[in-house]
Amino acid sequence: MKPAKPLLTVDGMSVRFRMPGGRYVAAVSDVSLTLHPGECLVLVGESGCGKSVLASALLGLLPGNAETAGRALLAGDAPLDLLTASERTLARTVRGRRIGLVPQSPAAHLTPVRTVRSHLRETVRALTGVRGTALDPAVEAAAARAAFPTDHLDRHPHQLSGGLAQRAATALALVGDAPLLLADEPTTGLDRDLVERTADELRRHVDAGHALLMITHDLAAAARIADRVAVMYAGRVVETADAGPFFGTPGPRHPYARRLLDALPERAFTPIPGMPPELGALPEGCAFAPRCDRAEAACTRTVPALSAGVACHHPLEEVQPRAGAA
Ligand SMILES: Nc1ncnc2c1ncn2[C@@H]1O[C@H](COP(=O)(O)OP(=O)(O)OP(=O)(O)O)[C@@H](O)[C@H]1O
Repeated sequence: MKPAKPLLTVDGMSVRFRMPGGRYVAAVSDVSLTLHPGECLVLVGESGCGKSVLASALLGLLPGNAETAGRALLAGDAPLDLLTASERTLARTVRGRRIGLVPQSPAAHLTPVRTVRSHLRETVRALTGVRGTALDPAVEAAAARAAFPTDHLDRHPHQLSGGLAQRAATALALVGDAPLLLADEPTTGLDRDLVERTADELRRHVDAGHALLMITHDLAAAARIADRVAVMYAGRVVETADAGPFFGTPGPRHPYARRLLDALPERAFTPIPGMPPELGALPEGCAFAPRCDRAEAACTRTVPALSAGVACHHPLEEVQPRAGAA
């Protein structure tokens, strides 16, 4: 049974970038999501659809030319709107403590000249206040939480395999025992076996009560770990669904989400024709309409609202024959 109260409530969040000449790039448009403790929500979508911008907004790490609207409420003893909180509050009380970041390319996230032990000592000291003789046992306990082997603690990042670098980064993300974990493409560049192990390890932290927002374009990893899925297209969430029916039967209801699954090699392996639109020059109406074989006149006029989990004027209601299937 999931707790009634969400840990994170994103409500009508938009992020746009001011560009030279007064132009705007609408990277995230009117996104609403909820995430509960002990739940994994996976945000999927093609490259450039706004997933990482959404994550940066939640962490207060947007560049200076970004403008935000809406709210992103983080529940807890001191409820907070992440979009309006000061940099001081975010740095002192949120990043690492209330939101742990499992980064993209962990090897690049770690400082090359420092050992894993040195990274962990600094983070444990900063986030837990543990010092002196208690520090080494605390570092080893932190490593163990992410299944990082203690006999590798004195290695530098370049001496680690991709999987161990990922575990080191996860160990760092878990030090502050943050109730919300944010994993941005944690499986990028890993081979399939390692993708599965990383997904399974992250899942263990969810089962231990953390809320996990995972951002990925890897649908196989998403299917392995997600409780719920949110599909983004051109900055908008176009479908939210429970993972079981989404990846199984009846399948996605938004034509884009359906085609995204059909593009997988283990499914119909049929690529989606065309390209996503430029976020600085979005078409009127549904941004997927130019690529959609179900589009009609209304689709090119009005942006469909997210209603009953799908933002489409003509959602799929029934199990449809897969594109490309005989
Ligand atoms: N500082 C910025 N100024 C202007 N546009 C930006 C800025 N940062 C990101 N964007 C634009 O926002 C859009 C969304 O980018 P984002 O990185 O969130 O996509 P993504 O879905 O995470 O893709 P990927 O999987 O490739 O990381 C892109 O079109 C990008 O060009």
